[in-house]
Amino acid sequence: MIKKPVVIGIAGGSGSGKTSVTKSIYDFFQGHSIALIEQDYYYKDQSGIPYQERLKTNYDHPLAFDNDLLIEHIQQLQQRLPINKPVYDYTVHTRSVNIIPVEPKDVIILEGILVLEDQRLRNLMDIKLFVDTDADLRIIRRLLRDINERGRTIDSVVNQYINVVRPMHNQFIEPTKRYADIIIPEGGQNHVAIDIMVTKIQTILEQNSIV
Ligand SMILES: Nc1ncnc2c1ncn2[C@@H]1O[C@H](COP(=O)(O)OP(=O)(O)O)[C@@H](O)[C@H]1O
Ligand SMILES: Nc1ccn([C@@H]2O[C@H](COP(=O)(O)O)[C@@H](O)[C@H]2O)c(=O)n1
Repeated sequence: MIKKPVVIGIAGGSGSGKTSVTKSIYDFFQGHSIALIEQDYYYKDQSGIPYQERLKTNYDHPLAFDNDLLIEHIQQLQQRLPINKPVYDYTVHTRSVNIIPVEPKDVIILEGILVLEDQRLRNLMDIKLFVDTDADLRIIRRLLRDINERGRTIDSVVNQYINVVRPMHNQFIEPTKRYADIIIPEGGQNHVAIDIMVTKIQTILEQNSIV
């Protein structure tokens, strides 16, 4: 009999602290059996589109993601099959030519702004989290990160935020909070919430008797 892995979905707005929460959980289970799947890596491949056209894409709309491939990969991992995870390059707005081979694991974390938006993805999850951080903190964090790590200018971050990120957040991301089992305020520094999550994951692993 195949033992089912625990799938944890971590959603929340851009800059809310999803990656930080994910890293805390991931680090706790290092040495155990844990895999990380970033929804961002499943943005649709745009290598056939000129760079200037890629700048016009709405990266905060559900249709920007290749969720079919993402779902296929999660299902493969659940069946204990390996996958080749795509790699995304934010600086050129498309997938890199590289892939990351991922072996099946007991715990799978699926993290991204819209992982709770697609019912098919929600149905694959055992635990659903929403990282909830005020908009002013999210834009400040994003501004610093996008300039330092994603090759952006102040102007581009501000324009994208006002014209796309903010309205899409309100239309598509914020409403998915209602699907969450647990809402984590403020993200990565919320050690109490992270400890509770880790304990819950351990309990599920024991119930599945795969610890
Ligand atoms: N509690 C926090 N206080 C200050 N900065 C934070 C906090 N949590 C995350 N950050 C920083 O904010 C930026 C965005 O956080 P990140 O975890 O990448 O968010 P997300 O994955 O939701 O976009 C990162 O540079 C991160 O280091
Ligand atoms: N080419 C791209 C692709 C995505 N984005 C933005 O990334 C945000 C999601 O990533 P987080 O780590 O912040 O959750 C999303 O809001 C997109 O606007 C981008 O700017 N360029």
